[in-house]
Amino acid sequence: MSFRLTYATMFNPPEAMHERFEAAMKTVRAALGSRHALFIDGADRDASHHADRVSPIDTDMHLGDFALANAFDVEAAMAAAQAAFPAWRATPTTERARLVRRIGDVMEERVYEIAAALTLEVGKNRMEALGEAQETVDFFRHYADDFEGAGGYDRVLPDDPLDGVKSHNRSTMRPYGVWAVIAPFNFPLALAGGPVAAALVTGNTVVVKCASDTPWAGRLLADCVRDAGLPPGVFNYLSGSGADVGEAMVGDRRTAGITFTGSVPVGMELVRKMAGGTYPRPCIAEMGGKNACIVTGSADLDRAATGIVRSAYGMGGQKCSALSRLYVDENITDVLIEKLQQQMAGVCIGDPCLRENWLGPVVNRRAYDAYADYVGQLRDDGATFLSGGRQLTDGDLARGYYVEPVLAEAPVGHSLWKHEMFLPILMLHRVSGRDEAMRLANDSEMGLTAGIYGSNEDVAWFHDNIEAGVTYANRAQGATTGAWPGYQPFGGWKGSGSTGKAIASFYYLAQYMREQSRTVVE
Ligand SMILES: NC(=O)c1ccc[n+]([C@@H]2O[C@H](COP(=O)([O-])OP(=O)(O)OC[C@H]3O[C@@H](n4cnc5c(N)ncnc54)[C@H](O)[C@@H]3O)[C@@H](O)[C@H]2O)c1
Ligand SMILES: N[C@@H](CCC=O)C(=O)O
Repeated sequence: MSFRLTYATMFNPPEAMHERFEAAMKTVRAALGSRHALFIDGADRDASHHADRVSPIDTDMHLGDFALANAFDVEAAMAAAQAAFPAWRATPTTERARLVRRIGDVMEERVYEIAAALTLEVGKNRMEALGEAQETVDFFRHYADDFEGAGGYDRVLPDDPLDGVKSHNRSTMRPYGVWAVIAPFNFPLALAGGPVAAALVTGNTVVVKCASDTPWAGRLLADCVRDAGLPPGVFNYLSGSGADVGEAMVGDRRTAGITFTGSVPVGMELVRKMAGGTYPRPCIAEMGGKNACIVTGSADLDRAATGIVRSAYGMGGQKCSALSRLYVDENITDVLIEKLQQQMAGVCIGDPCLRENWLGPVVNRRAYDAYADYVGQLRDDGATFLSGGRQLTDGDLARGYYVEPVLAEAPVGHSLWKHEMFLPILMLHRVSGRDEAMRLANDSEMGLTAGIYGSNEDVAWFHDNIEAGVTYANRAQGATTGAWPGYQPFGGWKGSGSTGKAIASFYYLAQYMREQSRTVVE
């Protein structure tokens, strides 16, 4: 069976993937330091200001100078997207799907180089980076297939039951117009590329903005779109801060809809803004997580320990799906802790460009400082540190943002049980039984992912009761992480998502269109 990369399979890739990644890393590093423009109306556009970006792996590593959009650039992008909309909407479904697939094909040709850039820009390890690049390719293909598979969402309905009059009916889904995509730093390619693919294939034109920490990923996406040959204005790329560029995009009257992926406070603000105004505009907000895992007395503890370590600490806990709350049956807690400590002792932390390092740095100085702050709060408030807690500053690590993964047994009333830290900090609590575990797991304003290790009966009970959009049972590949398009639809409940429809689900694309009922009498 040939190898297919997903977040579930990435732990044991073929040797050739390592070799190709290493070759690509050399090429990418040799070109560091370039200047990167915005991409508007089919052309590069330089900006009046640039951000000099460095890598979180080593802050002496200059990645490049990235254009920062200003109000004129936002205006130009919006105008281009608006002008391109009528022709793009009128482009036949098969042609739009072909071009969207073509973006995926171009990206796949560059997967290794893009992954190398993601490693340098975000600090994720090579398999996480390759996974993200390939996942983005899959989004383009998945949504093109989905849209065509649904017949372009155009359906004939029965004629009206009239004698002597032919009255034909149909339902058709129409794109909204200019769709804004606002992406987070942690999956800067996939969570820009996925919504872009969905918006484009359904006939919207796009203005996309990546997070301030990750403009490179956005520019690499723009390069793929440009080289796939989309008409000018159909896709436009901006970079800059949320306050400057993001707010201008949301506030622009031409923005017909938004896909935002990021934190709960920002997402909730955008949901409110989009619902305000003279009429409501659609806002797909994919927001944060405070994801729990329950381990019952019947769990396979080796499998649990593997899945917990992968999900709590993979990518430094900087996944919306990361595990941050662990509720363990008190009868097996000590054994599980021992197994977790053994696994954590084997985690290699360091430069994620190197194959042996599984855990790279956190994304920036703010996250690095927040780590020390959270560790201090936990210590001050009586948590027991079972592992980790230090910022790492030995040798080369001093030039990056490296921290130890934390496992802390914390008092159940501690405020951090309810706060998304977005760092490799896992809080543990011993429970007297699974009902207490479920009560605590659901005691959250967020409901993105959740996991369980236990018997078949425990799993059925878990599915009946857990308030989360993405669930995993008895999974060594990740207790709460690792969804892949086409395998696991991905979306949150409660404060984790505004729509109740998951990314890459059967119901996703319909959100990018509005229904028009058409009755035509002969
Ligand atoms: N549910 C999901 O699928 C999912 C996936 C990945 C990340 N996330 C969440 O994203 C967060 C981490 O990413 P982040 O730190 O980049 O999030 P963030 O909310 O700080 O920023 C996300 C994006 O919004 C922009 N932004 C910020 N303020 C804005 C404003 N006022 N108006 C318009 N745009 C604005 C930012 O520039 C960035 O591009 C975590 O909370 C994580 O859980 C969720
Ligand atoms: N798709 C990723 C999470 C993306 C959010 O950060 C996962 O399922 O682990």
